[in-house]
Amino acid sequence: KEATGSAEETKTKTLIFGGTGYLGTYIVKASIKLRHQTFVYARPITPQSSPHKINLHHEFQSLGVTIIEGELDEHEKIVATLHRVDVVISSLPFPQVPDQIHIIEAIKVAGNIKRFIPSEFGVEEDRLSFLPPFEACLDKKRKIRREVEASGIPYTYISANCFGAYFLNYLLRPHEEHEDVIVYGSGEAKVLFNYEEDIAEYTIKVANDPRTCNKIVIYQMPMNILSQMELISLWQSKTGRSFRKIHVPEEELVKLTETLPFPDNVPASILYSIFVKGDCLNYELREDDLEASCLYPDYKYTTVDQLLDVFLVDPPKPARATF
Ligand SMILES: CCOC(=O)[C@H]1C[C@@H]1c1ccc(O)c(OC)c1
Repeated sequence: KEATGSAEETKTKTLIFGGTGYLGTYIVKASIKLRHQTFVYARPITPQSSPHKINLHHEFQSLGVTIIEGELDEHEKIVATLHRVDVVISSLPFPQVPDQIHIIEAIKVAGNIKRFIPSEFGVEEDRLSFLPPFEACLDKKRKIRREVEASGIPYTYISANCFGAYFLNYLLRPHEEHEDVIVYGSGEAKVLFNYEEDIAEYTIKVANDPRTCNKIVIYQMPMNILSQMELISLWQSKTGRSFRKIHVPEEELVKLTETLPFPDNVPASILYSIFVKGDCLNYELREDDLEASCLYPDYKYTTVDQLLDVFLVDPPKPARATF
């Protein structure tokens, strides 16, 4: 798809909900890097707050981030915060996805927000169907999309596919001593592993780009498409090691989704979607869909091969999503 129009985004005041979370931290740093005045709405720090959250607040403040402490149901506080900014990005995790209704209500009252990006960043949930546990999680995101459309708020939905560092840690486990790697299904289905720093930087660009208003933007970087087997052989050649591959049959993943209680059955349904069905690439881009690397052809994203080189020397800390 040809990029058209100006890729230069204007410098706006950007507010991030979920800014102290896994992807949110990358988004806050990308917003600062792209020199936007950056605000974070975050839960109040208390003596029970984790050292990680406390350190993050201090780090953000040292970077010049304005932190507003509050809960998601503090309507007046959110409206007052919205009057200080132009663009709102949410990267709240699955358990808080329904709470985004408070953000939508506040945006409607405030009336000044130029773009809202709800918390998505995964598979394109309006184009595909999934095993029930994943379906239930994605239904929460679909409901927010419909609320956003009904509200008339200018929006952009982002399908960022697989978080690269997250899944390289999940599959290759560089922090552990091990001789084997788990392969879900045959390992041949194509997957899209996009480095979190690129997902974050593209998201700041997208949030400020008139071409992406009321559109879906898919992050489908061509160099980041590979199967589990291709990823493992790349990793073997880089490490000089050879791993025993233990295949988890797809039938076993399906059985886990049917026998484990919610939310323990969600990961298996996601693994099935991504690694067995290949859902990251299981649909054609439509005429009015936009793809990130086409929108910003001059932006050099980190390829999986380059990310593996980073993993060789300093693998990022592993993380685990909540559902
Ligand atoms: C295997 C366990 O999966 C996860 O931990 C969550 C983070 C994965 C995820 C969650 C939601 C998604 O839409 C998605 O699309 C690729 C990926």
